[in-house]
Amino acid sequence: MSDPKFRRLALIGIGLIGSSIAHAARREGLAEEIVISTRSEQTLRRAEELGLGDSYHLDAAEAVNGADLVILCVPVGASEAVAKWIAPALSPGAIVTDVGSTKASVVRQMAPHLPEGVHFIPGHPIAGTEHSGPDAGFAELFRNRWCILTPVPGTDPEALERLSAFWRACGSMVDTMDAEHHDLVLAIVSHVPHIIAYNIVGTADDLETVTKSEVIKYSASGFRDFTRLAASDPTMWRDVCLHNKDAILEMLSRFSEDLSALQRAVRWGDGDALFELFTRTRGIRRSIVEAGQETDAPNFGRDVKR
Ligand SMILES: NC(=O)C1=CN([C@@H]2O[C@H](COP(=O)(O)OP(=O)(O)OC[C@H]3O[C@@H](n4cnc5c(N)ncnc54)[C@H](O)[C@@H]3O)[C@@H](O)[C@H]2O)C=CC1
Ligand SMILES: O=C(O)C(=O)Cc1ccc(O)cc1
Repeated sequence: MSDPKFRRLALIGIGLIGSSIAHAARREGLAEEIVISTRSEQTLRRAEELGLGDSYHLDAAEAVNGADLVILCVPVGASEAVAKWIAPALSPGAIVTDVGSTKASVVRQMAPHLPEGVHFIPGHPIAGTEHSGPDAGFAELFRNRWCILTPVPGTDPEALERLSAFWRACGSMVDTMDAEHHDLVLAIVSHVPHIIAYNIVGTADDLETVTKSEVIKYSASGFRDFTRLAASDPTMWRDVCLHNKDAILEMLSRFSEDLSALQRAVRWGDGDALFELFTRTRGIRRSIVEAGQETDAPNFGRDVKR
C-alpha cells in the first residue's frame, strides 16, 4: 500500500472540484501544506476567506514551486495555458494530474509542455454537482465515487500507485483506462446527458404555446432533473463539448437513430416496442442502484439556492 500523503499539494483552480479536494485533503491529512492558485483575484480571496489552503497565489508557477502533487482543477480548455505557465517551475519527481471531464484533449494540450522528470497522470473524478465556485465544494463529494486515471504508456507504477492512494484516501474507488476509451464512455454517460438536458430545457423555454411560468409551475420531477443538469457551469460544458467533439458526435448520432425509432413506435402505436425498451432501461436503473452508485439525493441535497 502506497502512502497517500504529500508534502505540498498545489491546486490550480479552486472551484467545485478544487475546493472539494482541499476539504478532503485537509480532513484526511493528505498534505502537509495546501497551496492554492486561481486566475481571478476575487475567487482567490474567497478561497482564503473559506480557509481552503495555507497560501494563495495569482501566479500558478509560484504555487507549484516545491509541490510534490499538482492538480489542475480548471475548465479543460484552460489546460494548455496552465501547463505552459507552470512547466518551468515544476519540481523533478512531482506528480502532475488534473480532474478534467475529457482526457485525450488534456493529454494533447499538456504533455508537450511538461518537463521530463515529472510524472504526468491525467485523472477524472466521476463526482460532481451543478454548482461551481469555491463555496460549492465539500469533503464528501468523492465518497463512493469512481476516479478514472488515464496513465500514458511508460508511466512510473509507483507514481500511479501514490496518486491512486491519494484518491482512495479521498473516498474514491480508482480505475485506469486509456484516454480515448475514457472519452467514449464519458460521452454516453455524462456528456450527451448534459447536452440532452441543455436541449430539452432550451426547447421548453422557446415554446410559444406553453408559457415560461407554466413550465416553472408545472414542471414534473423528470423535467426538474433535467433543469438541475442544465444549470451546470456554461464555461465548463462549453469546453467539454469543444474538447470531446468526436466521441460526443458519435454518441449523439447513435442517440438520434434510437430516438427516431422511438418516435416511430409512438407514431405507429407500437406498444410492444415501447414496453420492451422501457423494461430494458428499468433494468439498467436497478443495476445502478444495486451497485450502490445511486443516492436518494444525487446532488447531496445541495440544490438549495446559493
Ligand atoms: N463540476 C463537476 O461536476 C465536475 C467537473 N469536473 C472537471 O473539473 C474541472 C473544474 O470544474 P469545476 O471545479 O466544476 O469548475 P468551477 O467553475 O467551479 O471552477 C473552475 C476554477 O478554475 C479557475 N480557472 C478558470 N480558468 C483558469 C485559468 N486559465 N487559470 C487558472 N484558473 C482558472 C476558475 O477561477 C475556478 O477557480 C473541469 O475541468 C471539469 O470538467 C470533473 C468532475 C465533475
Ligand atoms: O451533477 C451531475 O449529475 C454530474 O453529472 C456531475 C459531473 C459532471 C461532470 C463530470 O465530469 C463528472 C460528474
